[in-house]
This record gives sequence, C-alpha cells and structure tokens, in this order.
Amino acid sequence: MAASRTAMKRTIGMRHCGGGLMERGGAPWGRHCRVPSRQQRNPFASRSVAGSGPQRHPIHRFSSSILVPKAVPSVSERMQEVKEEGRCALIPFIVAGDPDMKTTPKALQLLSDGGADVIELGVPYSDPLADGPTIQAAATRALEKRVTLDDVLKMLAEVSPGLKSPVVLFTYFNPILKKGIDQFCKEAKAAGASGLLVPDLPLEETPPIREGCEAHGLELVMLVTPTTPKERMGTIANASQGFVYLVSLAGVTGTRATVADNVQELLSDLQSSTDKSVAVGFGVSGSEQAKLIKSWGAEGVIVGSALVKQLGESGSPEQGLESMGALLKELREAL
Ligand SMILES: O=P(O)(O)OC[C@@H](O)[C@@H](O)c1c[nH]c2ccccc12
Repeated sequence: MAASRTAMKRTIGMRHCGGGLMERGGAPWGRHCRVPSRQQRNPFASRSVAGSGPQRHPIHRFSSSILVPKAVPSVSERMQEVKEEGRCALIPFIVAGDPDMKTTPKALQLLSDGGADVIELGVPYSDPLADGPTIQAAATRALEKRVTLDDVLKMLAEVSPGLKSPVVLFTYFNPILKKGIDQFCKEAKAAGASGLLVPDLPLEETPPIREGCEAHGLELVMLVTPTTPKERMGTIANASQGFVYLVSLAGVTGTRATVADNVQELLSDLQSSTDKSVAVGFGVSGSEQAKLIKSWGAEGVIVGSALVKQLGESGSPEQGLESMGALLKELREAL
C-alpha cells in the first residue's frame, strides 16, 4: 500500500478547474487525490462551455474533484518516504531571527530547496538550558532584535506555503505556557508547522501538550538521551511522533570533533525498541560524521550548531546564507 501510495504521489496528475480547462499538473498529487480515469480526463470533450450558445450536449455532471498540489507531508509521512527510498533524512536546525528576521525565510527556503527532509525551526529563548554556545549566541542575537514567538509564527505563516519540507517548531516550554497550550498549538499549526519539539518537557509532563498537538494536528517529537534507561527508551519512543530524536551525547548542543562511539550501540538499542524512524543529533559538525551516523543505520541526521554558525556568524546575512547553503550541500551529498 505504501509503495503504491508513494507511486501515486509521483503520478503527474491531470488538473481540471472550474473553467473546465485541462492542464497537465506538474505537481505531485496528494495520495488522497485519485488520478482521473480516462473517461474523466476529458469530461468537457463533448460539452459546450456553459453560457456559450445553445447547449448542444447535456451538461456532464462530474464531481468537482478539483485536484490541488499535495500539501507538505506530515513529519512521519516524510520520514516514511525517506525510509521507503532507502535514504537517510537530513534534518537541519536554525534559530528564527538569526541573523535577522528578513534572512530566516530565505534560510528556510534554501534549506527546503537544498534537500532538507524535515526542518527544525528554533524559537529564540533567553534561557536555552540544553544549548551550547553557538545556539545560545544565535538566540541572543535574535532576542537583541526583539524577535518574539508571534514574529516567528507570522514569518512561518508567510514562508511555509513555499516549503517542501515539514517544519518542526522547536521551543522551550515557557513561551508555550505564556501563550496557552491550546492557543499555541492552534497558531503553530495555522502558521504551517507540522511538528513540535519541547526539549525541556519530560515525558510525564507531556499529556497537556500532547492533547493540544492532537487537537490541532501537530506531531510531538520526543528526545531519548544516552542516560535514558533502556525500558524508558521504549516508552519515550512509543510516545514520540514523527520520529524519535536520539541525542548522541550527555551534554549540550554544539559541534564536536568526533561522534561518541557509544552512539552506534545506543542507536541499535533504540531501534530494537521501536519501528519508528530514529534521527540522531548533537555534535554533528560535517559530512564525515553524518556519513558515519548513517552507516550505523540511523534514519535521520540532525545538524544544528554547524549550520547556525555558518548562517549567523558570517560577515553578512548574504554570506551566511551562502556558507550555510554550502554546508547543507555537503551534508545532503553525504546522506
Ligand atoms: O547543535 P547540534 O550539536 O548540531 O545539535 C542539534 C541541535 O542543535 C538541535 O536539534 C537543537 C537545538 N536546540 C536543542 C535543544 C535540545 C535538543 C536539540 C536541540
């Protein structure tokens, strides 16, 4: 079913619209859309256009199943597609508003066009306790420009229609609490987010946010760390939606010279407790490490600080976009 579903998505559908015009749609159609049967492909062949002279032929009644290009897939759908294609997902992370709010939409478009399978978009926060110096500095730069959660959601609403990658919104819990869980989830979904990751929310405290996510169609991604007991690993993995985030090291985000060698064992332990895709993050500095993690069987690799550094610490926003794009290309080719 999944294979035929994927094949369907790749079918170049025939699009017809209110005016009865037929055109070959270049867009892949949603799996919910059926490719019109031969008879339907030309429902207007013998039909005079309504209002143009006497009706020489009975007006064909046909369901006005206007086919529209498929919206971006959910996080889990995308991860499933990647798995079916035998690839390893590339999942970049950037901080919204760094180096500025004009550049973030361009960065998101560049990540999407450059092959990001899923994008993590961080909401800048004053106390990012799980972040290392690079992402802390990025958050500070954004907050110095007074970037707020509402600014991030407004920007995302403008750029998301043009993205091919589902976006996982990344925020600490406090900004959610401030806005109200249900209101936050409603606005995040409306802005085009597909998923949510709240790094400082332990499993036991997720029910209210899970309720909000379910009510508004967001997938809640959960983290497993090297210090997570094995049985708890499975519980978290079962609760996680979209994919399971395996944190590769006990510490904060930030590039490392090497990937901890216990990651291979951690990965296999986690994969033995879930059939969901597992994406590994923390410390990945470039294509060699990404390749190594892929060789261990990871279904996704998450890269944040290395990209954030290029984007936010270059001489100018344009240079930042360029060097982030160059690193993205290397990572994409490695995976
Ligand atoms: O920056 P790194 O070392 O490449 O790690 C990914 C990380 O940036 C991203 O997934 C992330 C950013 N902030 C976080 C907080 C907790 C967990 C994960 C994150």
